[in-house]
Amino acid sequence: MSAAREFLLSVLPSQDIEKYDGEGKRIPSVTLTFAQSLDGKIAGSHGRQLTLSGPDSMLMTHWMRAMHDAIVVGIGTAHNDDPQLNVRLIPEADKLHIKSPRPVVLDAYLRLRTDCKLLKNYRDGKGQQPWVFCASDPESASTERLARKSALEAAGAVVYEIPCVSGLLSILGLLRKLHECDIQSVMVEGGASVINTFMKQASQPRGPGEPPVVDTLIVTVAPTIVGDDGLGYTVGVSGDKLSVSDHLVLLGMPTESLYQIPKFTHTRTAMMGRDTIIAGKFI
Ligand SMILES: NC(=O)C1=CN([C@@H]2O[C@H](COP(=O)(O)OP(=O)(O)OC[C@H]3O[C@@H](n4cnc5c(N)ncnc54)[C@H](OP(=O)(O)O)[C@@H]3O)[C@@H](O)[C@H]2O)C=CC1
Ligand SMILES: Nc1nc(O)c(N)c(N[C@@H]2O[C@H](COP(=O)(O)O)[C@@H](O)[C@H]2O)n1
Repeated sequence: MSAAREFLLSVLPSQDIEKYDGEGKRIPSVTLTFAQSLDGKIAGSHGRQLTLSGPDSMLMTHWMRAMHDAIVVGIGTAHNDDPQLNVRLIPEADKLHIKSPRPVVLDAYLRLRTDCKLLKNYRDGKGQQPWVFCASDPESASTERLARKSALEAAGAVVYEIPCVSGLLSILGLLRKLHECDIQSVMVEGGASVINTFMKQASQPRGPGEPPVVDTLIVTVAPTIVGDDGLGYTVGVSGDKLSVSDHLVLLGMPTESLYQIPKFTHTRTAMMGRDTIIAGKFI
């Protein structure tokens, strides 16, 4: 077995585990993953796409894609990188029984281009049919919006409408719908805003026995420095010893709805070529 595959099998959760959200609805397992430089950047200046991963860790990423039912990116990444999100690098001998994950784009206002590689690949038989998740808000019935939906569907996409929370698509709404559509495992690749949302979701206080929304975090750290004009990511929660919620407890205010620093525990670190892969789980 390849080193990358062995590593992933040791850090990803078993697919036999049934996962439920706080309201008892089934949701898929979630792996949040991305590549960053030593100075914490995921892209260059103005979001310019960078190849941070070396060949070995990139191969690991393709194995990871092969081990998930769906792969999620935000519309920022879809526009900026025009990614393919399919499995291409695995050697032919290992390719039997392997399929590319279902591409899923978070795109509240249906801005995805109809000539993007995801749709082209699907039409050419080189990837699964892309699913585009948009907002089910009152504006969704506008003529312009309906025209964009029809154009995307004609180009090969399936469009799903889900609710928004604070102006962004609801992550729980997304995960519930994905599970309804038989998706048991989701790999979230980015970009910066999507990483922020999933990190925040992983930090939300949960009821007893309720699993974290994000199960696994796998970060590739490349031995390179991008510089201050590169694009970094934020986790959306404070790491101060005395957190906002502590302050509110001191003030006697309710804190249930506040985010906490994600409770993260390290599982394994591996070198793949020149890159370091750090894996852990949210608890
Ligand atoms: N190094 C790496 O591993 C990776 C790097 N990247 C880099 O990341 C950059 C893109 O990041 P960014 O510009 O932040 O774009 P994202 O890919 O994170 O997309 C963000 C957009 O997605 C839409 N969206 C809908 N719902 C949500 C939600 N719940 N949470 C977050 N976003 C949501 C929003 O647009 P709307 O409101 O219109 O729907 C939002 O503006 C590129 O430079 C790319 O190269 C990307 C992936 C991996
Ligand atoms: N693992 C990893 N390493 C990097 O250096 C990267 N830049 C990325 N980016 C992600 O991969 C997408 C491109 O995928 P395709 O090669 O087009 O299939 C890109 O959009 C990011 O999501 N990942």
